[in-house]
This record gives sequence, structure tokens and C-alpha cells, in this order.
Amino acid sequence: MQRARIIYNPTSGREAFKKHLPDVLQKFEQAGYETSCHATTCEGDAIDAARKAAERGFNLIVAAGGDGTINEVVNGIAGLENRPKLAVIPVGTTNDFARAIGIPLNNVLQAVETILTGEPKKIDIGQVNGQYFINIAGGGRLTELTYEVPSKLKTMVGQLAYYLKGMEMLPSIRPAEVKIEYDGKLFEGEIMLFLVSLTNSVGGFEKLAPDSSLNDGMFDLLILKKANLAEFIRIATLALRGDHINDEHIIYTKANRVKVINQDKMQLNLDGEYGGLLPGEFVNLYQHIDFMVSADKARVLEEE
Ligand SMILES: Nc1ncnc2c1ncn2[C@@H]1O[C@H](COP(=O)(O)OP(=O)(O)OP(=O)(O)O)[C@@H](O)[C@H]1O
Repeated sequence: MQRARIIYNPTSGREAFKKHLPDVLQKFEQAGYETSCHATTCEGDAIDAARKAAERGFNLIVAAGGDGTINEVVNGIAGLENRPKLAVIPVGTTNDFARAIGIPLNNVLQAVETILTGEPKKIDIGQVNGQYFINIAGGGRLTELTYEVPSKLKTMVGQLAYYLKGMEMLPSIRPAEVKIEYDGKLFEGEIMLFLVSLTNSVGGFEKLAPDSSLNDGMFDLLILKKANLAEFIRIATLALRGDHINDEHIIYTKANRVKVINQDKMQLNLDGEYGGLLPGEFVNLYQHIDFMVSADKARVLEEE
């Protein structure tokens, strides 16, 4: 008998998941899973809950929440030898990862249907300084705006909140002096930000890392070198269409390992949350987690 554990964040998004819970449980039961659930109680609780579920032999963990909840569930199991499969029901404010694996957003029952008709696929995740990430990591003042946006504002206006906060911060953004080693190459100089990404859709910029693949063992590394305000606005506009990658201020390349050594104090951003201070070495863990992806996405991944 297959066993599934649903770990859901009751505060996520518009708190819409709970009313669907009986239907969700029933659908997983009908599909042959003996299913139970756990509502997270505070920040970090999904890490513990996921680890316990893995240790108790659940075959599938279903994370219901936003990117923050999936990140925690992954952090709970990524270090274990025997890792259950993961599935995602996206009900958060930002659901970049669910979008990347083809799970429909903001429709709980459709998401469940997609999971149950989908396939497990081995997907890369990232590791840095003992922590794991699923979408993106980065550093530089500009990346800090993701956690300076108050969550109430996030829920109310979604992605727009990031842009507004970004506009407000722009004039105060200072470059930072760094050394970045990536797969044997070295960049040394002042940067506005660097990003190490696993998926191509980041904070509403769907073409920020246009070449990223979910299962090739490589990050997309993007470095934005020192730029003035006018240059920065021009590059951000290009980035909306994915046309930023040939700009002279940008380094955009694939890398399996990225080591960042900072001269100035620099915070690490992991999947949009504060992840401690840099320096750090980012390692791509090749096909480390089995995620249930949509049938369409499974076909695309097989063809890549
Ligand atoms: N019971 C709880 N009370 C308060 N916070 C919680 C609770 N359970 C989980 N959390 C925290 O809420 C954070 C955000 O959750 P999550 O990502 O699921 O939803 P979101 O905020 O709607 O979406 P996103 O993070 O994608 O913007 C998580 O990082 C988690 O630590």
C-alpha cells in the first residue's frame, strides 16, 4: 500500500486550501494512497514534518502552499538517504516552482488531478552552506527586496509588490565587490547582483534564465555587473522579454558549481527568503528529488 502525507501551510495564499482538504484526501485515497495530513504551525515546521514523514516510510509527500512551503519540505528530506517522492499543490502567493513542473495554479482539485495523472521525474536542486533551494539563490542588495516586501502587501497585490519595492529601492542600490568562481572560470569585480537559478521563471520574470533545464545538473548563473540607474532600468526592461542576456553588463552561463567570495557584506537569498550571509559555494545536486510533474512536462523532460 502506497502512503501519502499532505503537509499544508494553513496561512498560505488566501487560506483557501483547507476547505478542499476532504476532497483532496478522497482523491488520493481513490488513487490508491493511504493518506494523512499535517497543518504546519510556524515557520520551519514543514522541515520537521517532512523529515518525520520520510522516516516513517511515507512514499509521497504532497506540499500544499507557496514556494516557501516547498522549500521547507525539500530541506526536510534532501539530506536523507531514502527520500520519498514529492508533489506540489500550489496555493501560495509565489508559485514559481509549481509553474516550472507544470502544475496548475490556484485550482486545488485540478492540481491534484494533474499530480495523479502525472509522472515522477528526477529534478535538480541546489545546495549552499548546508541549505537547499529549488528555484533560485542569489546575492546583492537588489535580491533583498524579496523579503523586505511585507507579506500582507504581497498577498494583496502579488508580484506588483516586488516591482513597487524595487522602484523604491533602486536609487539606494550600491554595487558589491566579489570574486565568483564558476566551473574553473573566475569573475572579479563589482556587481549589482548575482543569481544562481534552477528554473526559468523567477519572481514574475519568466525569461530571466531562458536556458534553464530542470534536470541537466547545471545552474544558470547570471551576474549583473556594476551599472548606473539608467542602464539598470534598460536591462530590467530587456529582462522582461529575455533579451538581457547579450547585454555587456551581463554574464550568463551554465555552471555546476559556483563559489562566491565577497569583500563587502552580502546577504544570501534562498528562494526569496533570507538564508544567512555569504560567502558560499553553490552546488547543483543532479536529479536529487523525484517530483510528480504533469504528463505534458514529463514528455518535455524526456525529449530534452
Ligand atoms: N502556521 C503558520 N503560521 C505562520 N507562518 C507559517 C505557518 N506555517 C508555515 N509558515 C511559514 O509561511 C511561509 C510562507 O509560506 P508559503 O510559501 O507557503 O506561502 P505564501 O507566503 O503564500 O507564498 P510565497 O512564500 O510563495 O509568497 C513559509 O516559509 C513558512 O515558514
